[in-house]
Amino acid sequence: MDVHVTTSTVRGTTRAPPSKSYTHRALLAAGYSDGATVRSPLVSADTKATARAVTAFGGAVEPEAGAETDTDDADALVVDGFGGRPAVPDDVIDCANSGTTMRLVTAAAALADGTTVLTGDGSLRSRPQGPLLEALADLGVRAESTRGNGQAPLVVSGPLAGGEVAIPGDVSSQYVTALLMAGAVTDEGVEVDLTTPLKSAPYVDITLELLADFGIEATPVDDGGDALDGAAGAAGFVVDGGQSYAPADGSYTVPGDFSSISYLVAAGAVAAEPGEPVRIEGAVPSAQGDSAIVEIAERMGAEIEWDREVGVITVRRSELSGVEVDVGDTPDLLPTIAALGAVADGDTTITNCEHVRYKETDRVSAMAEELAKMGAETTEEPDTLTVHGSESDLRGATVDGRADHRIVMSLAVAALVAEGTTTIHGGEHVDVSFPNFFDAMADLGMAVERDGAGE
Ligand SMILES: O=C(O)C1=C[C@@H](OP(=O)(O)O)[C@@H](O)[C@H](O)C1
Ligand SMILES: C=C(OP(=O)(O)O)C(=O)O
Repeated sequence: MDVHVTTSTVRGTTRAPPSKSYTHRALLAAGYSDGATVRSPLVSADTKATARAVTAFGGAVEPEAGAETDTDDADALVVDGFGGRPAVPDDVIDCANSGTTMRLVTAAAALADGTTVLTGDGSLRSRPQGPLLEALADLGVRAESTRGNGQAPLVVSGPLAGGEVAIPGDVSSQYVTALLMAGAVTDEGVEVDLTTPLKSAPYVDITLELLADFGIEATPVDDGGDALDGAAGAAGFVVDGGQSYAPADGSYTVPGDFSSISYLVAAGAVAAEPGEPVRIEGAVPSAQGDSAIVEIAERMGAEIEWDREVGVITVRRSELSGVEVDVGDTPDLLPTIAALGAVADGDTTITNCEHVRYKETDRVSAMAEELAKMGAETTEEPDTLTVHGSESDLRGATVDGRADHRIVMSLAVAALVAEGTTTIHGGEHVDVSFPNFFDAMADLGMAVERDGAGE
């Protein structure tokens, strides 16, 4: 679907969608339990893939009785769990476009007493799974890539008993999340030793927070084996086996998504109607590293307030200046920051971003090349992206969203201030994390037209 965005201003109140990361984990944790209700879930293409996997393992995911009957718009999902022992699936598990699903479900599949096959779309079949496969193989499980290239399709045959394993921390934190979530229901528990420092560490903090809410204890440790408060700087992680997943009152409520909030913040910072704010509800603090978007926008000069008690962010438009941002902890913010940098004065330098190349697409190249089509000057190095805001004169162009939700949404933000109309290919991919993104933006005032049946 092509989306056409014409220069426009935004104002008014909108609500953040629920967190994709928490929803994935909550659905799978509920699957590991004897059953639990997940309230305010994100219902999107990616989280539906995790729900499918829970079902394939012998669980069930249904909208709460009396609530919406359509899982596309559920207030709560009732998960019937498989009680820590996934059944061998009847069919291949299709993880679609979702890296989180593939990594978390690969480790879950290792618990089953039999063989599971996992696949995904073309993007997911090109992303790295090798370190997780090797870790599971080291733990005694058959875990292979059918093409022998460390990429899906994957074949996993359990059962996994647990043990100690080494894994790199700089490819994907999702490997650690996967091993901890599965490790809690093994017989022996799992100890994960990092061979390289952990990137995307806040995502492991999200995991630890959610595990605690489901009654599971997992601990980050330093190189002496002493417990740490969080995942940052950890040398490894320990989770005892034989634990049972069970949230305190039988249910778990998903907080708002700060990666999604980043587009709303950026839209307000570059295109709010003079004197008028954009208000974002549902911005309650959690372990999400991507809440750093508030501090980053502020550093760039945005007029922004975050009432953490009420969970509301208010942002007004102001002149922005380039800044340097290390995205080691916050890879998903790179496209948003690049779009902000294209509007700001001076250089915006995004460092520590090599791992952002392993996402739905190589997002470093994608933003460098697509913003350039809109008139931005960009310099791409292996681990750094610089957007030369002062040299950039944004104008409408035809750009490719690279079948990547975050590229589409970030280009749409830049299009708000580009002169004329920007056509973005692949607008439908927002359904991965923020299905009503263009409706929400249109409500705020974005001039947007969508091609294609039913859109
Ligand atoms: O665990 C998660 O929910 C995620 C972890 C991050 O991936 P990496 O750990 O692969 O960097 C992030 O980019 C992804 O969008 C979601
Ligand atoms: C990289 C992302 O997700 P995943 O790894 O689950 O595909 C994302 O949402 O930006």
